[in-house]
Amino acid sequence: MQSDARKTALQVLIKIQAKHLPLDLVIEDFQSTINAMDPKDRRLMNAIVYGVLRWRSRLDRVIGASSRTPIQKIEPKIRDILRIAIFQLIYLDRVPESAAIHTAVELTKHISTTRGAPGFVNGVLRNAQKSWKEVYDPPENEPFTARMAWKHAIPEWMLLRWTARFGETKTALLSQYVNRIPAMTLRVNRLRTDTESLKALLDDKVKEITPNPWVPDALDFSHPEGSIDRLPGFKDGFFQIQDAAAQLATFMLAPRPGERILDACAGYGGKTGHMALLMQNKGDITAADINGSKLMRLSHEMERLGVHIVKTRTLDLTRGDAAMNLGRFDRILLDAPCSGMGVIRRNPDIKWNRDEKSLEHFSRRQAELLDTLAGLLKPGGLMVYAVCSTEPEETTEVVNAFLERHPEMKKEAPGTKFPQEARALITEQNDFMPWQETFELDGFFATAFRKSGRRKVVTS
Ligand SMILES: C[S@@+](CC[C@H](N)C(=O)[O-])C[C@H]1O[C@@H](n2cnc3c(N)ncnc32)[C@H](O)[C@@H]1O
Repeated sequence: MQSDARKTALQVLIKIQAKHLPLDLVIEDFQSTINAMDPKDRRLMNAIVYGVLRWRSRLDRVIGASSRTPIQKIEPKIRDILRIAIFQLIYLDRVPESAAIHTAVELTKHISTTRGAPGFVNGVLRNAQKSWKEVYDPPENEPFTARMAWKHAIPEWMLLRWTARFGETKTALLSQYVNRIPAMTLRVNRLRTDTESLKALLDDKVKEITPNPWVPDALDFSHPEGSIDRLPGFKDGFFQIQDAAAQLATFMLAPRPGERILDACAGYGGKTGHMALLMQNKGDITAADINGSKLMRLSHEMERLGVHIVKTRTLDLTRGDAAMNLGRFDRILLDAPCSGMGVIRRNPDIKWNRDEKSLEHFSRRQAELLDTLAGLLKPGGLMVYAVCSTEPEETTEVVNAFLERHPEMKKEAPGTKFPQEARALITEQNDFMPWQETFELDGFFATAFRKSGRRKVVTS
């Protein structure tokens, strides 16, 4: 009998590769199976999926050295079985090597009709068991980019970009950071509770719960006991999970009680909940997204949080004609679709799902969205553009081209609501770019534009 953990991990990995889908969407498809697992199996499944995606090119190097069949010629499902087993051999001390190999062979019997496949898997894994150490680390004299690519399992094209921007020393540090399992950050829902009470409630259910150093009313923690939605206070809407960098984008918008706000590209509502909190649940938020099922989840999320000022609209915001029906807004947050190259530590699949062409695709879409939204902002209104990427095509270049096309928009420094602790993360150009200062936060970019006109919104 196969362990559910390995079987589900394999199904998730197969689906990511075969359908080119992002990890978070695929995990959602398997949510009911995952919820039914016992906590130990769930932890093992997570460790395998994230671990294989984090270290994929390194694991493939071991497969290449242990198999006579070139890796590209190995059936994709079998390649994933080999990756899962080698990941366990190298990283999971508590899994006996024999168990890792045995379960891989059993999984192969289960999913492959190719004759000889179980024997092939067994042979490759026996070789890998003996000799993985010979190929796992790069030689000292390997040139910088190739050495980082090998050691940290990062595509060379990404490393070349980072080296051009940050230099070799910082790129070496960043390469380590993107493979670290990040602590989680929660934002306290002050509509429902306060930071001290929530900390006391969670103290013995998570590890290392401490105030986040960059934003108020946020707590960092690790190792939750079970899944997040089973933590005390979750069902009562006492908190939302959100990295501090994402919280800072909403602080940049600084929505005020009573205003009319558009959360363009609202997704599941991570930032919508924060906006409502800053508005003390007074005013009017329109949460728009092209994906109606995300907005359904957003509505449930707002109910959980006790937020009642949000209405949702499913629409394609690159289509200016359709968007005009939304009316005009005091403030707009565009949390745009992007490469996600700043959040690889949470979504390691991004290492393998992107190329430089995808950056061009995203930057075109970002420009279209900005153009539509500029027309929906009231004169004197404020718009924040945010992406979880630091690549110039999606950040400074999009912004500079937008400013050229829209002389009515001017960049503006964050107002007084922006936390003091995080001011060091604002550049001279008034952009929020944490990676210029620290790799402890997600790689984010956010900037604010004020629209010219007499009906200036009161500055915060
Ligand atoms: C970065 S995610 C938003 C995350 C969300 N703001 C949060 O904090 O949880 C970008 C979102 O843009 C949406 N999107 C992509 N293209 C769009 C379009 N043309 N019009 C409207 N929404 C779009 C995607 O469905 C996705 O939910």
